[in-house]
Amino acid sequence: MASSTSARLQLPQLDGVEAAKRAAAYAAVDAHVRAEDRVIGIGSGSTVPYVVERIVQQGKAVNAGRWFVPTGFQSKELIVHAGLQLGDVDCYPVIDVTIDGADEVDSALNAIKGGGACHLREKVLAEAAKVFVVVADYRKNGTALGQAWTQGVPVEVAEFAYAKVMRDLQRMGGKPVLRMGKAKAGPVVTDNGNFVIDAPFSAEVMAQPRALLQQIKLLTGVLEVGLFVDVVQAAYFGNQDGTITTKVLNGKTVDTQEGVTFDVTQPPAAASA
Ligand SMILES: O=C[C@H](O)[C@H](O)[C@H](O)COP(=O)(O)O
Repeated sequence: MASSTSARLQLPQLDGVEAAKRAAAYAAVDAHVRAEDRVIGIGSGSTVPYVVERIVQQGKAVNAGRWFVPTGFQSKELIVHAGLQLGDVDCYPVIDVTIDGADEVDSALNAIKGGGACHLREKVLAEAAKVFVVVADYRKNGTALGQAWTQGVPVEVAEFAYAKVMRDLQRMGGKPVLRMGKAKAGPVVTDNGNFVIDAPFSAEVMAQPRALLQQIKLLTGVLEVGLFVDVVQAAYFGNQDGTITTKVLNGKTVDTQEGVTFDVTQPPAAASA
């Protein structure tokens, strides 16, 4: 993936999960953010800072002509603090590639997102992108949705509609909970001024994510559902042993490669562009 003859990067030593996140993010950037890409979506979550870090390593020359579109406050700050040019999806409704985090990814590349309440903007940037890639550590790499991520499907709702939507979700068999702030009295308010409901469903219901997505999306008051179905083209997971696992869409099937060696100290190939 990177040239072994280049000078090695001097990187901070990271342990465990953080090292896994960095490896996944670097590998995804190297594979999907090409020197010629001009509009790049930057997602949310704890792995995404390493995505931005790797993009910066591609060099000032290649980044000078690029626009970076954020999925929310966190990624906007990352873009600005990295000295990259901030764009928005209303200026760039077609994005070359978006890289984002995930809460859980199944073996068919369906994902749960929205643990950070950003899934409305994230889905817009995912669908606007020619290529949508997610990055995470090994804990998010699953076979079926709802097994590792048990707090439920994140549902962004208009504030005035939340009680009605909670009742709708209960009638569908869910156990909805209004997401509350951690250092704030009252509910979490999204970057769009809405509330978030977390709705766990049974394994049987979660096994049909497209049907569940369509059912929840039709509830009046729902802005977006954190089920990403048929939108992820590739997923990169950092493992505990320093390797990465990749799941890449190949036609209608998903090619999975485990134990892939990736050296984070090698500079990205696009750095010379
Ligand atoms: O709303 C937040 C996003 O979907 C995040 O990408 C997702 O929650 C993963 O975040 P983290 O890497 O912090 O677990």
